[in-house]
Amino acid sequence: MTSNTDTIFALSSGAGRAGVAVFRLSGSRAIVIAETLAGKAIPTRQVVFAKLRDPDDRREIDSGLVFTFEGPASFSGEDMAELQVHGSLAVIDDLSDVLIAQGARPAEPGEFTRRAFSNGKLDLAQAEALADLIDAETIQQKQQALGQLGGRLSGLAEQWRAQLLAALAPLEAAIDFPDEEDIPEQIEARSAPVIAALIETLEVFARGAEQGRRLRHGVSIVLLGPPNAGKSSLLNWLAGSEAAIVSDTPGTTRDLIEVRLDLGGVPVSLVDTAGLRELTDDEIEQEGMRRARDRAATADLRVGLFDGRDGDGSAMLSDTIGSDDFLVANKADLFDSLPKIGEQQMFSISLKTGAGTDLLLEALTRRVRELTGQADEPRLTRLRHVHAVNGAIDALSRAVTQTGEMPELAAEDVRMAIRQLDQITGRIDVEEVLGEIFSSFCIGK
Ligand SMILES: Nc1nc2c(ncn2[C@@H]2O[C@H](COP(=O)(O)OP(=O)(O)OP(=O)(O)O)[C@@H](O)[C@H]2O)c(=O)[nH]1
Ligand SMILES: [K+]
Ligand SMILES: [Mg+2]
Repeated sequence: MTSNTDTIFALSSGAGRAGVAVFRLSGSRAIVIAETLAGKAIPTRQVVFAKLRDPDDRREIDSGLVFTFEGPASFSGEDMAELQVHGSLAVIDDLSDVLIAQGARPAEPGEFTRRAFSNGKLDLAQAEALADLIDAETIQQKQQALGQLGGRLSGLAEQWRAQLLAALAPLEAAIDFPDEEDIPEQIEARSAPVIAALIETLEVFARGAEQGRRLRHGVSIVLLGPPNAGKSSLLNWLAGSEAAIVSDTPGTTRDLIEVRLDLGGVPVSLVDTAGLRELTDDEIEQEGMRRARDRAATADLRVGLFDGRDGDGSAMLSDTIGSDDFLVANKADLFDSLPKIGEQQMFSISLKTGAGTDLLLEALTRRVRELTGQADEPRLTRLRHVHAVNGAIDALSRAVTQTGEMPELAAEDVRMAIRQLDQITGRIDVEEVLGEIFSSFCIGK
């Protein structure tokens, strides 16, 4: 068990050779250690260039920049120091050894942020956002994380909390003064509408959470269609690389082939699948088709691709491709007019000549943005938030039916809803989720 008063350090700039390596220290000895190595006092929040020496034998470790931050005005809320040195493996090893010899210990994943949380520098939703920001691969993900880090979700949770406290006051008055005649009416007039309105708001946010979560994880798109439709060709074109084998042999692709794309700032996982056909004795191909259908069933979007000359090919997609999905006729270089298929919006492309591909890409990008919504709006981004909000909705739905007759029960349910919502910011004891959240951080944050 490690104590919170330990002085911790980490190579925050990440492992490996680089121009500059950034070490951070946090804890009661952070500044003392930095100043000992630098051989001089470092005023707080200033940067000083210094030769860093091993205090035991005065040997030079490296030269670099030293910063200090006196707590609580620091990221973690504790005394902190930062050492920027040359980013070679030898310097990193040498400095790490000296820091350990001086009594600092290597930080665990997320330990700086966990200390910041404990010291009230950021709440739990903001700590999660910091992890998301570090993991962000695309612009939209980054925007969502930055907003949440800036307090967008926390502000919302606090606003809901304030509304519930206001709704609680008349209920508590009814409990404290049960004999006052006009109190039940006051409650009906003052508490019930606030609670009912908040339930509606929370329901909107719970529904919208899917978009925020999708943006964090990435939108999943599955390519489906008969053999030789050009699915692997389409995957390769979208990925800009030869990720999948293309050939004129039907049944070329058997395994699921997944690539990561950035469509309009949204991360996308695009999956190529085995061609679907009715008749085959090949067990491997059958297994491939089963995997294709399974993955398609759980994807956010399906793109059905068929050879535009093949009317049956499109017909066989009708049970897997829904009205929100894409239907694409390929090989437009080989046909003049398309078979007419239902009301489905259809794209016509040629992966050979490139005709129609830009339109398809534009439409896909638009759809992916729809599926992930407004990254700059406050919203729920994790299942943890959704559970909290759903718990609050349940409690408030009970409360709203009891406000008049049983104010005690209603008040208890409102308090329960507040406790549920408090989990979002970590205002209430959430010890069991802390370990999980912070351990997903990288070392040095
Ligand atoms: N003329 C023409 N040929 C194409 C076009 N797109 C793909 N092809 C060819 O069609 C054949 C099949 O392409 P693939 O991408 O392997 O098709 P697939 O749907 O992945 O096939 P399976 O993996 O076997 O299901 C290859 O020979 C491609 O070069 C196109 O737009 N026009
Ligand atoms: K093929
Ligand atoms: Mg293929």
